[in-house]
Amino acid sequence: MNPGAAPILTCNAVSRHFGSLRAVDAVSLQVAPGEVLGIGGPNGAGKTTFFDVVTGITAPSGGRIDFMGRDITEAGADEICHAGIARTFQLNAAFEHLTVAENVAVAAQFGRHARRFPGFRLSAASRAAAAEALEFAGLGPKAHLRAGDLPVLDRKLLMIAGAMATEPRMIFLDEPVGGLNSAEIDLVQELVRRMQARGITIVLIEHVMRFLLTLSTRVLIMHHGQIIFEGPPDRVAEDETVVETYLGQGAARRLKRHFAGAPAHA
Ligand SMILES: Nc1ncnc2c1ncn2[C@@H]1O[C@H](COP(=O)(O)OP(=O)(O)OP(=O)(O)O)[C@@H](O)[C@H]1O
Repeated sequence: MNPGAAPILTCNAVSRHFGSLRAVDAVSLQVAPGEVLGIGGPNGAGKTTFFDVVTGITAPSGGRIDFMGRDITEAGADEICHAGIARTFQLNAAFEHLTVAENVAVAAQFGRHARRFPGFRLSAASRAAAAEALEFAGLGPKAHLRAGDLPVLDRKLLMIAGAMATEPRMIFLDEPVGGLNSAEIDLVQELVRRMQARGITIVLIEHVMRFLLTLSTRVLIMHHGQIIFEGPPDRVAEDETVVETYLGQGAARRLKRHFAGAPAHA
């Protein structure tokens, strides 16, 4: 990462209101190219809604979003994907009746470029991108299985493969290890490191603090739609507001031990 580089993403006073609820309340932040920005915070803090606004799933109520120097505030999800932002979802998002390979091929074909003749024929470039993404996520041997029949880990990997098939510059991962066991978490952690090594800028939401704090180069904690903490991972458990509103004393103690060199299991 080059800390002096122009931001790849800039959000300026971005809001999303649902009636009187300010799910995202004037969030301003910049993401530098190559960063892994981790976002934590209690349930209902507005993390997923923030992802939804940036990735064009839902329109912002206010504010402005720039990606690689382009204003994407009003852009739709397809345009934002074509511009180079991919994402995964907290809950399974796949065509249940298609195979793993078919799901990733759809992502490669429709996620990379706007199509003049949608569905006309899978291009050689899309086939290559899909094959590479399957290989990246380690799903090659499961390519023929139906998405709906996959266990939890493979469903998460399928979303990652689909996102990678769009050949993104930036990827948003929404709870990529929620519901996974320790070995599975390590596997996804390794994948995220490989994404970062490819120069992809990463923003991830996660409640599993070991994962969040190990991977992130910078951490944001949200609460009631606002950023209540921003700083390096080893400072999160030191912040009194974060401990009170989110971590609790027990988790904070474990995390402090972790950063002092002992295992955390938080
Ligand atoms: N479509 C919607 N209509 C109305 N309220 C919504 C909608 N989507 C989200 N909300 C509300 O906005 C708030 C923020 O929700 P959001 O899912 O963004 O939180 P979160 O931080 O991602 O939580 P979690 O960690 O549980 O996933 C919550 O109060 C939620 O109920």
